[in-house]
Amino acid sequence: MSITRFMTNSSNRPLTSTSSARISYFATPSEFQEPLFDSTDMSRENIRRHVRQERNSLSPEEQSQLALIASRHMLAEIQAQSAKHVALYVTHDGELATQKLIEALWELDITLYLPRIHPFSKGNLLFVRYDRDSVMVNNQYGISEPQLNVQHVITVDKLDMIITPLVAFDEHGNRMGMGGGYYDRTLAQVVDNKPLAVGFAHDCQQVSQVPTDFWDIPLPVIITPTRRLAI
Ligand SMILES: Nc1nc2c(c(=O)[nH]1)N(C=O)[C@@H](CNc1ccc(C(=O)N[C@@H](CCC(=O)O)C(=O)O)cc1)CN2
Ligand SMILES: Nc1ncnc2c1ncn2[C@@H]1O[C@H](COP(=O)(O)OP(=O)(O)OP(=O)(O)O)[C@@H](O)[C@H]1O
Repeated sequence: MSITRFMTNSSNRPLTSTSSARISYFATPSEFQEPLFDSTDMSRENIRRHVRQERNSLSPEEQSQLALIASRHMLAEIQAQSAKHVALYVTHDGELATQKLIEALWELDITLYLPRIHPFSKGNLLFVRYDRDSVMVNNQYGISEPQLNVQHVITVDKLDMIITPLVAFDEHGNRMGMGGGYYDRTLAQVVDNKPLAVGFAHDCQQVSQVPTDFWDIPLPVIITPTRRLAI
């Protein structure tokens, strides 16, 4: 494995150095975290509960600062991929916040989509265009989603990138979500990284090992406030 480190200066602008990458570090040394807690032998449910508690214990100031740093890295990723149709999520339950990223992407005329729980097909998502004037409604989990308009639905194969929420991840790109299997079913439709699935998460969501099942599809890229992990 080779590593590229992106060190940041005091204004958090990434300064690139060194070689070819599987993991890129964005942080100043003081910001490096112990990346893992040892999840070996923990059940999926215990890992989920533990990580959800961890990310919810960040203060609002920490949340917004980390989201700003991570959004800069995600923006760079979107631009590097020349992605024009991007699905992301509206922050829920202590997830790495996307609001600033959303504003920046609208400014750049990148077309955004949000997941919507499918009205009939259980466990599946629809991706619906999200504009400044979209009419929003809460789903059964209290997450805001655009009102269904069939003309605004995009099929997964037409997306360039899916920024994927997650609860826990490991260094192999394995992810665990909120438990509905919604993104597992979505990622099952990806062919040759089209669309590119990019996880977006706090560093404290990394665990030593996510227990996997046959339906779990690893993420090729995960971006945190301090790292870009490429599998
Ligand atoms: N921001 C965001 N949007 C998303 C997801 C996500 O993980 N994050 N999803 C990713 O799949 C889908 C929604 N999946 C979800 C599944 C469970 C819960 C949840 O809060 N479950 C409660 C129990 C709720 C109940 O039983 O009614 C819980 O676990 O406490 C939330 C979202 C689509 N939208
Ligand atoms: N591709 C798939 N096809 C059919 N069923 C699936 C598929 N992926 C997952 N499931 C079902 O969904 C259930 C929940 O899966 P899991 O606990 O891995 O969800 P999750 O990754 O935590 O949630 P999410 O993907 O919504 O963030 C599993 O019990 C499994 O039966």
